[in-house]
Amino acid sequence: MPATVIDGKLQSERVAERVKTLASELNLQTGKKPGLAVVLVGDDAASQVYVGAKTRKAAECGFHSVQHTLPSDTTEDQLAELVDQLNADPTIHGILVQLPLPDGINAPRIIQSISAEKDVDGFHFLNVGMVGVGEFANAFVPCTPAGAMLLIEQIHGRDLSGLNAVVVGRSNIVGKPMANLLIAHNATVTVAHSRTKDLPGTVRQADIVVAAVGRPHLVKGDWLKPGATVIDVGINRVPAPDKGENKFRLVGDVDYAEAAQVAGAITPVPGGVGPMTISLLMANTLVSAYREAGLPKPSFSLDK
Ligand SMILES: NC(=O)C1=CN([C@@H]2O[C@H](COP(=O)(O)OP(=O)(O)OC[C@H]3O[C@@H](n4cnc5c(N)ncnc54)[C@H](OP(=O)(O)O)[C@@H]3O)[C@@H](O)[C@H]2O)C=CC1
Ligand SMILES: Nc1nc(=O)c2c([nH]1)NC[C@@H]1CN(c3ccc(C(=O)N[C@@H](CCC(=O)O)C(=O)O)cc3)C=[N+]21
Repeated sequence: MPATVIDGKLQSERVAERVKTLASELNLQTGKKPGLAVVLVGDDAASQVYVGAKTRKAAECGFHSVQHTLPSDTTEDQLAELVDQLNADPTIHGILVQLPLPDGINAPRIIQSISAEKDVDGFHFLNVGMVGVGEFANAFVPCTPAGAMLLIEQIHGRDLSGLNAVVVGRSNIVGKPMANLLIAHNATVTVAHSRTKDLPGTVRQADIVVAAVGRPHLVKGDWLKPGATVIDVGINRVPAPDKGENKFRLVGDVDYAEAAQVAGAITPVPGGVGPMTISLLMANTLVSAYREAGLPKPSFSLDK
């Protein structure tokens, strides 16, 4: 039986609807709007698309939404100054500095200079540490793993006791926080990466596979345990000559056509984890605004 397709676009719209409702309640109670500042440095084409999507979604959710677009020759000090200004701006509850930053800018320094209370990406060491020790009450969880968890929840519920999860990729922004969230939900977790000896054999143990590698179609159908849940985080642009000269299409890290014949459930690319990332960014910004207003933290579980 072909796999259930996990509709990330639909689920992301559900999250965004809830954000919108809660933003209007905040506005009624306090007269304030959640404020998101998105900072883009340089003219990377893919980054422009993502940043535009984030700024638009924030406006759709009824947020105060500002985008700062700086030229590629911006200095590190100029960028740090903008971050300081946003840290001090009471109308801003979330700051996102789009990565990658141009060469010559020390990205870790800039990211760590964002106030932890406004770090809606969840990249500040304070948030990373809270997620690492399972202290979620005041942590911003990185948007991509948080969105992936909500999709997993649609299939398995919130308690993953007894299930084996394999995360392929160990980056600080996806793989590692993903592993921490799966552990917090009681899964038995293996993290694989480029130095893993038997990747197909490792993936075959998994009831839940999360692929966050950046290699188009790396994970094959015959690597999967039949019935496994497959979460494809990868976003890869590959040439699509059938669409015309110099045309591209987006594909994931999983060979979707093969995997869909073996998996129990699978996320597509596009339309899977990507849209969830953007909605979870809105959710984090909303939570930040609620916190600043002294209101109880809203939750974002996707009950069916
Ligand atoms: N959907 C979304 O919202 C988002 C999607 N992405 C996408 O997710 C993917 C991963 O992103 P990110 O984590 O930032 O990437 P990184 O490049 O930071 O990390 C990639 C990881 O994959 C591992 N890896 C690379 N090649 C192999 C291989 N052949 N076999 C096994 N492991 C391998 C690397 O191992 P090692 O550590 O040993 O080098 C590394 O741990 C990308 O396609 C990116 O575009 C990213 C962020 C958000
Ligand atoms: N500070 C920072 N925070 C990030 O969260 C961050 C970042 N930098 N740099 C780049 C990555 C990548 N990322 C994506 C978000 C949404 C989609 C997304 O919506 N994808 C759509 C397709 C979009 C398209 O058509 O290109 C989909 O998968 O359906 C993809 C990728 C966030 N990132």
